Amino acid sequence: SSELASLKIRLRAAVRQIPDFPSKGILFEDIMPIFADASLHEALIRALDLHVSQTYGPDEKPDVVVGLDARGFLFGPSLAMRIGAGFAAVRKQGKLPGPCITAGYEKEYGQDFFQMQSDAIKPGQKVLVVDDLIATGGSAAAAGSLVKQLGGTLVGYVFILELDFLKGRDKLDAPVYTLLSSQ
Ligand SMILES: O=P(O)(O)OC[C@H]1O[C@H](OP(=O)(O)OP(=O)(O)O)[C@H](O)[C@@H]1O
Ligand SMILES: Nc1ncnc2[nH]cnc12
Ligand SMILES: [Mg+2]
Repeated sequence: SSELASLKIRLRAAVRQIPDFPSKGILFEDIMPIFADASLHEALIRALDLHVSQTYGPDEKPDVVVGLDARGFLFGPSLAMRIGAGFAAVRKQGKLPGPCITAGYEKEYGQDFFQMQSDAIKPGQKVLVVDDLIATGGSAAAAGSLVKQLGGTLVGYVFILELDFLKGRDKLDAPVYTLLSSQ
């Protein structure tokens, strides 16, 4: 829609690119300016809400939005509330109380672990996974595996940005939507 197109232009202009952070050769996509401005923050949630309503019919609407620790927590809960879904957290290991399930994933140096609480998703619930950015896809693939371990139906992934050259989406087995074009 033309509304979505103009929201995207405003949001793209707000993302800052920082060379050589956190290490030399990395061009870091900084999304924090979006949240510094209430009207851009609203534009982000509106744009993602439009994507969800244009993509999922009344019977396919996500029941749960799953956000990834930490930057997926910046907008996952507000998107969930906007679309009338619950929110569940994927956290780095050791942060969640009670029974949890765990999935390992590859990072630039070595492995890390993600967890979800075992009751965060009920079997058969439709789940949308959200994060700020997909790079290698390792984080998102681990989150998807946790959702499936809990019996959730993965209906898609949503990112603000994608590092296309890393082909992270090839690691994911549900439809992938990226709001803004990027590196
Ligand atoms: O596709 P990948 O190669 O897995 O990389 C993408 C992930 O990397 C960043 O998170 P990071 O864990 O660096 O930090 P955060 O806690 O600030 O979200 C980013 O927010 C994504 O979650
Ligand atoms: N280039 C990048 N910018 C921001 N977050 C990232 N996570 C992994 N690569 C990134
Ligand atoms: Mg992250």
